[in-house]
Amino acid sequence: MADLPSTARVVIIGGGAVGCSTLYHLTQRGWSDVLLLEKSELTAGSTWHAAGNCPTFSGSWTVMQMQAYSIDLFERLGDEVGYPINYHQTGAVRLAHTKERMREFEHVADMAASMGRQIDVISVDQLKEYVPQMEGHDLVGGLWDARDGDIDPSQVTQAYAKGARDGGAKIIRSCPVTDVTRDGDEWVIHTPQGDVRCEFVVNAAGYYAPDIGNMFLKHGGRPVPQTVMAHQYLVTEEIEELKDVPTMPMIRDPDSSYYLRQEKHGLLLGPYEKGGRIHWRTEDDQRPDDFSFQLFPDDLERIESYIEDACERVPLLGSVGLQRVINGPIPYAPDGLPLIGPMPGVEKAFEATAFTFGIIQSGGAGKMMAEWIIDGETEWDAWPVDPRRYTSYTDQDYCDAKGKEIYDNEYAIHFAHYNWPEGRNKRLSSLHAKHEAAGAVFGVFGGWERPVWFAKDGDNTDLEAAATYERRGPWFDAVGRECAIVRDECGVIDLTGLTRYALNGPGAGEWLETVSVSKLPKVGRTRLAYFKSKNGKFQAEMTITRRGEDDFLLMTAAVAEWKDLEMLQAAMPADAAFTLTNVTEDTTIMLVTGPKARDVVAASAIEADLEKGWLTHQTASVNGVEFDMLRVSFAGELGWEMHMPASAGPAAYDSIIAAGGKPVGMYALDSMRLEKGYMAWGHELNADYTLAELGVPNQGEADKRVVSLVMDDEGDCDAAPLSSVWQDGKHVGLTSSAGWGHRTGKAIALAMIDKGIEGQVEVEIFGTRHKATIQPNATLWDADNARIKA
Ligand SMILES: NCCCC(=O)O
Repeated sequence: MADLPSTARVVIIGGGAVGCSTLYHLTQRGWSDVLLLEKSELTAGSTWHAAGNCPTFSGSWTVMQMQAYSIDLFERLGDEVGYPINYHQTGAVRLAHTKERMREFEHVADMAASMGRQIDVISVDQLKEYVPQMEGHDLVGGLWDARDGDIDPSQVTQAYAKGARDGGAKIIRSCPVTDVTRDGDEWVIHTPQGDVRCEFVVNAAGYYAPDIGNMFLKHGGRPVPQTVMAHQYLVTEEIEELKDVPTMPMIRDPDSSYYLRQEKHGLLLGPYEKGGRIHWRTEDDQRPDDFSFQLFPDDLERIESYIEDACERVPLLGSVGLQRVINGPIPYAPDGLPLIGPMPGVEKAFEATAFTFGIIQSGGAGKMMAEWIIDGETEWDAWPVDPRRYTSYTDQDYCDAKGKEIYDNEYAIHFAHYNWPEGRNKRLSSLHAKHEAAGAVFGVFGGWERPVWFAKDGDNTDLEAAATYERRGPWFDAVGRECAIVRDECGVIDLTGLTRYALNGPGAGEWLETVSVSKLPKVGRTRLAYFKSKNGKFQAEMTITRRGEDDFLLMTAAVAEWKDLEMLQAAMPADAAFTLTNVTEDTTIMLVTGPKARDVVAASAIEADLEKGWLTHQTASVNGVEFDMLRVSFAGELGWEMHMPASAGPAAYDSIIAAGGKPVGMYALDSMRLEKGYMAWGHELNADYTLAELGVPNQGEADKRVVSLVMDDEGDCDAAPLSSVWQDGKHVGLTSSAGWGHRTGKAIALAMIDKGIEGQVEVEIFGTRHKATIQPNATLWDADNARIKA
């Protein structure tokens, strides 16, 4: 066995596919002083028993990039490192039972095309041609991915390991990590074989990642947000009819919730069953000390109905007996996407864990991890998989509830207006009970419950009614009513949970000026400011309010709470005389907006100077309690954002409602911000774009720009984010958000469009190109801001 080195630049903990890929990618970037520690053998844990399927398909642009990259890599990896890998590109079909499923396929195929990949939407007849073994009479259509297939999980892991070793990396097996301590600028990784000092450490320990994560609690870390689900697949005996014929392409039936593929001359069936089983959470189900190459007992009863369904689909499946059942542990993050990136709260420590599709994501994940470590940023927008997307509300109950929810719904369509029911009520505004009484339907924003619309008697609030891509879902008329309130009267929108940081003390302003690319506001004023990465990419947008010369309130999106805080903290000088504090909790934030807002606030319990102009700050008061009040409105109407201690919120709210304010939800706010052309976090504002592309002043020339589109051909559905935009048959851009503008009566989309493109374009919405016109001015409502300045 190799000797444990006493130092390494990077130590990776965990020798599964992702850990080994990270090691390989570091060596590919020229970092050879890198070490991987595996407590057992390579592939132990979840890698060795993975089904090894290789889809490109994903609803996430970033994840699709990762998976497509892995496919490119798998095609060459074996030859490149001289380690044969059993990789079969059999092609794969997905089956659609419904119109909405076909729309999902159309959209993902369009996303793939925009990425330069090909996935084809196909008819039932074509499905039958690709998979003659399959019954298809009940289907609506399907999808074909020629590059999908399967790979041997152990071999690909060994191939990464060989490539890494050839590049100078070291791998030490049977070497569990027992603790992690800090000595000056170094991490000290403790093992029974001795200590290793390193600069960077990566937790890639799969379902052991929480154990490793707990070793970082004393260094400012938090428990790793994941749970362990049992996933079963079964492999049949050999089937005569599969011999001497081309390999059957993989079948995924997302509506029936399983995958089915050929494995040698048998079939392999993997259902994601409702009632999925969480493991290692109860007294009578404790994780054994060593589960490295073990499985859970078979539990076929749980998946019986799925087996029957699959046997009807492919009768050959029922023609032979079972050869083996694999029931193994798979770690799940609450949204089913992996955790790849900086470990929250801990410097120079990273996470690459909670992979539910770990084999196909391993290539892309290794590349991203290497980039995080070496470059401090990634080529692809890393936010969808950033560990910091889960903040303080993410306790184990939440992880279990959400992990099970996502497992039970592994192939579900993620509709924009469908607010998933598990893991709710983690963070509540002081106004929550009042919203409930007023008929609120809630959505979640960084763990905070906020009303998205208010239902009246007769409105359909059934969750399943929101499972649609159609524009005119049950919320539509209510959103129209609420936009009319803001247009004509005074709406009250609960924005509690907007992230707030207090920055104050000598030198705060001077420092902030160096960190942001934007000019700071003068004292008593507020303005937007942008932050960029080393490569000029979007990093953050904050509303900065200057309460005093060196006294700032910084605000960012609810979900960005930890990420943006760490960005600022990382830039702070060690000897700073100023402080930066997260003051998000215990604050209630209301946007009171509409042409009657001044009269309403004047008649309420709020005491403030209502003549102060747009983009000003003042310290107002309510019932003797002082609070920050900003003259801003993301809805684009006269309005004030009020940030008050939570204890003062309910009485202030009651007085505003009594004075004529009316409750309005987030869907209405989103409709109105689209009409104003305001960019939103995670849509326009994402790290796939540079600040120059986002139109931030003084950031140089860009080849793209954000535009507002009005749909000349409205259709029944708004464009999903990342729908392609065309002109004269040429791909010219991608949408970032879309919706109905209730004040303007127009279907609107914001899109990132190639430079020089003007006039009429087409937007591909679920397979059909719809005419749209690029607007000369991104602001479609109150272009000169007369209303907001009123
Ligand atoms: N997590 C196993 C792969 C599932 C699928 O191929 O869809």
